[in-house]
Amino acid sequence: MRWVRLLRRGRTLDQALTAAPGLDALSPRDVAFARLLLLTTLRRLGQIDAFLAGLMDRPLPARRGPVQDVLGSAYGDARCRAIAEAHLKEPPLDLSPVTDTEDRAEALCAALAAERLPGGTLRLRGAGEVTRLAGYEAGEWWVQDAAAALPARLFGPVAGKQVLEIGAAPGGKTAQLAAAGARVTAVDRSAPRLARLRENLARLHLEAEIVEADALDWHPAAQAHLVLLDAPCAATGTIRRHPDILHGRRPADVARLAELQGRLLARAAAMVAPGGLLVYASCSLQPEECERRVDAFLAEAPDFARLPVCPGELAGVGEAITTAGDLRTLPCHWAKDGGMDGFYAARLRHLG
Ligand SMILES: C[S@@+](CC[C@H](N)C(=O)[O-])C[C@H]1O[C@@H](n2cnc3c(N)ncnc32)[C@H](O)[C@@H]1O
Repeated sequence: MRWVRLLRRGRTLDQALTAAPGLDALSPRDVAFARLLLLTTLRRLGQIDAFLAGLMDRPLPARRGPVQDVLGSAYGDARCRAIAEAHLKEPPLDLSPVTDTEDRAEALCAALAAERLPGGTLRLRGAGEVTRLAGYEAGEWWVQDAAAALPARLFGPVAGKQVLEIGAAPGGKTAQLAAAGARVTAVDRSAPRLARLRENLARLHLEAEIVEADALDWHPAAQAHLVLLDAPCAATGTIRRHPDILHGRRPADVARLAELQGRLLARAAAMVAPGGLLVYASCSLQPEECERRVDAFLAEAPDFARLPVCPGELAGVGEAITTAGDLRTLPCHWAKDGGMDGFYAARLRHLG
């Protein structure tokens, strides 16, 4: 299959679609249909292969993705099966509202026919074209999975506080922090992704200081008390939204990203003022990019320690707090209610 070959050469589905000849001649409705068809095929490729294999005299060549292999060693059979089942379901659309007033959030929830989740996320099923939904033009919400909204909450109330976010584009967490009243400095090295961040903030009527820089050699004017590193990662926690990841990622990608995350974590730590907090976040399911990354950092940084997340600190996700006090959501959490992306976050304190 041509699409899978493209993905295996390291392209994402979005990149492959952008390069697809003739796609721009289609109506937005037809493009959306083509996209849905591809997403569903990628999500169900294992089952399609199994079905075809049953009709053939000779077995198909093995197409088991390396990411699947890596997950099976990391989580054990039962949990891996639950994650795989969650990956087969089309995920709901999650929105984060800009407003923090109860009345407006309720009104928005009603206008969108959404369900309001613990933490305030608005969840819609079968939502259709995002830009046509109530409140889009007025900038009343942005798209953000319920799990992606959790790491920034580990700072507690941020109104009036300065937050430095490393790896900020396209701006989901920048918007969340700015909407909560923080003064955000949003750093990212990707100009195209920062252009999307600017567009998103403009639509939402939110502001942030935006810095286009490689965090590995960028130095802030002063250390910050709150630093969020939303690390570039293999994104295996978002497979249910981006099933192309299953077919495009290689173990070598995880190793390369883990090495980069280690360097970014050390740089981000140097930006934290004594007594301040550093939240390390990743939308990967791979331990190498998550708890092992943080453990390796702490082993070499005696001036930092985990500030464990307490059960009950984040509404509705008690099952996602590890014994070490990190946040570890899985696609199979909230399974009956539409699931959530796999996200990891650790909260670290600079001991001063
Ligand atoms: C997980 S994404 C960030 C998602 C974003 N925080 C959000 O909530 O919408 C990671 C980001 O890190 C950026 N990045 C990767 N390496 C970087 C570096 N060395 N310096 C700064 N940004 C980097 C990528 O361009 C990417 O936008």
